[in-house]
Amino acid sequence: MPLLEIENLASGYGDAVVIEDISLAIDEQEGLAVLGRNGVGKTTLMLSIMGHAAQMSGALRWNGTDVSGLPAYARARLGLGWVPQERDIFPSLTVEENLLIAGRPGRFRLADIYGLFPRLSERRLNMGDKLSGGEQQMLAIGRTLMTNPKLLLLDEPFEGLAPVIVEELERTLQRLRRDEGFATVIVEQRAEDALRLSDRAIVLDRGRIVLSGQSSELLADFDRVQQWIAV
Ligand SMILES: Nc1ncnc2c1ncn2[C@@H]1O[C@H](COP(=O)(O)OP(=O)(O)OP(=O)(O)O)[C@@H](O)[C@H]1O
Repeated sequence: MPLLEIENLASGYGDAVVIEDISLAIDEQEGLAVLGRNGVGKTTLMLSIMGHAAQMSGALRWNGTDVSGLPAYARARLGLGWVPQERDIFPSLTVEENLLIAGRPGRFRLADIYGLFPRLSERRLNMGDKLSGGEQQMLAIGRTLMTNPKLLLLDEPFEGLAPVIVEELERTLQRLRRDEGFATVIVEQRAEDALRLSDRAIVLDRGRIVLSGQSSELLADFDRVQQWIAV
């Protein structure tokens, strides 16, 4: 049974339908990349999974149980971990307070996050608004890991970051999947990076899946991806 299964999902905001007829499944420990141009509905798909968008039809199952009716906090408690594009760090709390406030029992505790991101340990007494973009992203990921999720959903984690930081984050995300067994969904504009980090990928256009396959195959035939994502 897949960890997360989406069947014929339609969702959006108010009366506006953004996502139309999307079906997909994510297994435990699997990595999925969600690709597509600006505004095609990638973030809306993530928000629908997390319970922050309006679901008009279809089913959303977590370990076989339909969670369509559950509010966002209840989905988070089940093991859905969301790292938003805006990072949503509390500016007037320290790095450590930002991490501790999210903590829930499980494998990942403060020391584990500092082990994963030594830079956060060095900055642990810094206020949330006194961090570089890369440090903010590490904190956003670390804070979500403190909730001990089974599935990690990341919305454009590399946006605006220097290449050396992107490489560091990529290594960490790979470690989380290979060594810690997290399932991950990564929304990225940097399609090649996302394909390298995932097992499978879907490409969205106007709220629908227009291409899907194994990431290695899509990387080998990148022109097919490019035709949907080139601006
Ligand atoms: N809160 C909202 N209320 C109404 N419409 C919204 C809202 N958020 C997004 N939209 C609309 O939904 C559509 C899809 O947006 P979405 O952010 O999901 O796309 P995206 O593929 O993630 O793009 P980006 O790469 O720019 O984040 C767009 O037309 C957008 O204007």
